[in-house]
Formats: sequence, structure tokens, C-alpha cells
Amino acid sequence: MELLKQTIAQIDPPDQQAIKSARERLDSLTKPPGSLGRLEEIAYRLAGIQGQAIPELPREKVMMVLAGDHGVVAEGVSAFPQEVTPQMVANFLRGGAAINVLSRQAGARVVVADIGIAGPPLPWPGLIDCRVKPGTDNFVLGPAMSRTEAVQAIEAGIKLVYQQVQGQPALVGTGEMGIGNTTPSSAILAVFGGLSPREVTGRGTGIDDARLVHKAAVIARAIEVNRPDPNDGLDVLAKVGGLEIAGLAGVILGCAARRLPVVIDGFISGAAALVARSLAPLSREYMFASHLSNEPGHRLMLEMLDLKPMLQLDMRLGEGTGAALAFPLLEAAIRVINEMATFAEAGVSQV
Ligand SMILES: Cc1cc2ncn([C@H]3O[C@H](COP(=O)(O)O)[C@@H](O)[C@H]3O)c2cc1C
Ligand SMILES: O=C(O)c1cccnc1
Repeated sequence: MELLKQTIAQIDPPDQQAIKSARERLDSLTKPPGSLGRLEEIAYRLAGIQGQAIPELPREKVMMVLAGDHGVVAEGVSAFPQEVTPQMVANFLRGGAAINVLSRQAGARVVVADIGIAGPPLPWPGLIDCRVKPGTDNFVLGPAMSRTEAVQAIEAGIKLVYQQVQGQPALVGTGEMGIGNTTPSSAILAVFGGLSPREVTGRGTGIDDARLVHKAAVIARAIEVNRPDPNDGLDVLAKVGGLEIAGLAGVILGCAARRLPVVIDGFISGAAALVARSLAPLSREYMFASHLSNEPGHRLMLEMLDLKPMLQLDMRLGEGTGAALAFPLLEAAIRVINEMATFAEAGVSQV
């Protein structure tokens, strides 16, 4: 609990003076004011995060992929069996998954961590061991994990940032693997948003209509049985969350504490972002929403976080794929503010 408390206490607001100077510089560049749209917002937000008017390109890009399993899969909420979680982790380690391809494209390193895959520990080279327990408990019957386990998983995510990222300037992305994890993500969204499970439940890996109705009913039952307190982020996480969601909340908090921008992937990462924001409201200032997932609740999630997605490609995969695709857009924003000529430099007339 000490590490979590310290980390939250270390999160400062972005540097307002750097933001102001960055906005002035953006307006001095050879383009009509504001004409690069949200790229300009990204540039000045990064200035505020780095604490300098002209943000630097990242020296390091890291995609954090956390894997965990979910007891609630016993209720039949996913189209795929639980063994796909370790099978996909093996695929990540071999470099054959979508996240490997898109991270290579972005020039990012993929970090793969086991925070709670079901079964015995996997002795695979390259797999980072931060196991809290072999999967959550079925949260229809009681809490997914204890409060202590939730804290342990968050702290594992914080430590990953410290161990895997050298420091400023860097870009970090959030990714995950865990069959069944759209179910806790919808549950978290329903609780924090005071929304009905039907509104926020989607098809995940591709369940049919009958299972979709069943999945929403499972989430409704879990909320009824556990009665998570929406004003207590740890309570929500422990009762209806997941280990990789907790770990990603830790990654987000760790980035915010170290003044690193963190690029949030899709629906599951969004649930982790809601948890992080509820534990430390300022952490939101360090988040960038990469894309809008096709999972229907994602739009509501981003509205609650007041974040606008950069891309909308009808993707619904997770793993960090949307975040990897957004990395070059953040780098483009940094290049614009660094490399464009000003009106004065280029001898271009202003109004
Ligand atoms: C082969 C395969 C690769 C994946 N990569 C990410 N997910 C995604 O799907 C899962 C969530 O959906 P649900 O809640 O319906 O199980 C997570 O593992 C998520 O990362 C995958 C799913 C599958 C099947
Ligand atoms: O948006 C996501 O992250 C997502 C959606 C469906 C299944 N897995 C991941």
C-alpha cells in the first residue's frame, strides 16, 4: 500500500507555463492558427507533461502487455476458452501477434508480463513474472480478489514502469490479454458510470445475441452480489475487476508519477484508466486516448474520462494495438512543434 500511496502523492499537475508557451509557439508557426487541429492539442499537452515548451521526441517507446485470467469465464461470457490467454502470451513472446506487428511498425518494445494467468507459473524466457494469483475468482459468487491483492496488482504495474522505462522522454502504451476481460471492464464502467449493464455490455471476442443478454445478466448479478462502492476505486477494482486491469491502472499511475505520457488502448485499458482516475484524478492529465474501440461502452468510457480518441478504425482487439498505432501521431505532434518554421523565420506574412 505504501508504494501506491507514494505514487499517488507524487502525481503533479502538468506544467501550465510550458503549455502556455507551447500554445504561443504553435500559433507562431507557418499555418493558420489551430489548423493542425488536435495535433496541436497533443503537442501542448506533451509540453505540459514534459515541463518544457518544446517537447522532445521519445528516446524509448514501451508497450506494456499484462496478462491475467478471470474466474467469471465459468459463466460462459466469452466466445473463446481460457487456455487462449497463455497461448496468446506464447505468441507475444514469439513476436507473431498483432501487437508485435504494430509495435514493430511503431518502433516500440513489447513488454509481456504475467500478472495472474490461470494455472502454474509459466517458465518462459522473456515473460516477466508479477503473478498475484492464478486468475481472479468468479465475481458472481463474491469479490474477484481481495483489496490486498488489488493493491498488490496495482503496485506490480507501478514497478513495471520503474523497471522497464528509463525515464523522460518516453512513450508508454497499455495493452492486455485475458480471456473474459471485457466482462470486468463492462462491470467497472457500469459501476463508475451508474449505468445499466445492458448499456455497457458488448460482444467482446464475438459472442452471439443470446450470450450477450446472458453476459449483461452476469454483470448485473455480480454488481448486486458485491455492491461495489463507486466512490472507492479500490473497492470497485477488487470486487468486479481483473488483475491485468489493476496492473494497467498501476502502469498509468506510475507513468503519471514519473511525468510520462501514457497512451491508452481500447475498452479494457479504458477500464484501467477509470480506476486510475478514481484513485488519482490528476492521472487523467497524463492519458492519451488512442482509438475508439467497436466495443459499445467505449464511447461512454472516453466521455467519462473527457478524452478524445485519435483514431476510429472499427478495431476491437485490445493487446495495445490501438495504442501502438497512435504512437506515431504523438511523435508527429512533437515534430511539428520542433521542426516547423515560424512566420518570422520563413518570411511569411501574418494577418
Ligand atoms: C485469439 C485472440 C487474441 C486476442 N487478443 C486480444 N484479445 C482480446 O479478447 C479478450 C477479451 O474478450 P472476451 O471478454 O470476449 O474474452 C482479451 O483477451 C482481449 O485482449 C484476444 C482474443 C482472442 C480470442
Ligand atoms: O477494445 C478492446 O480493447 C477490446 C474489445 C473487444 C475484445 N478485446 C478487446
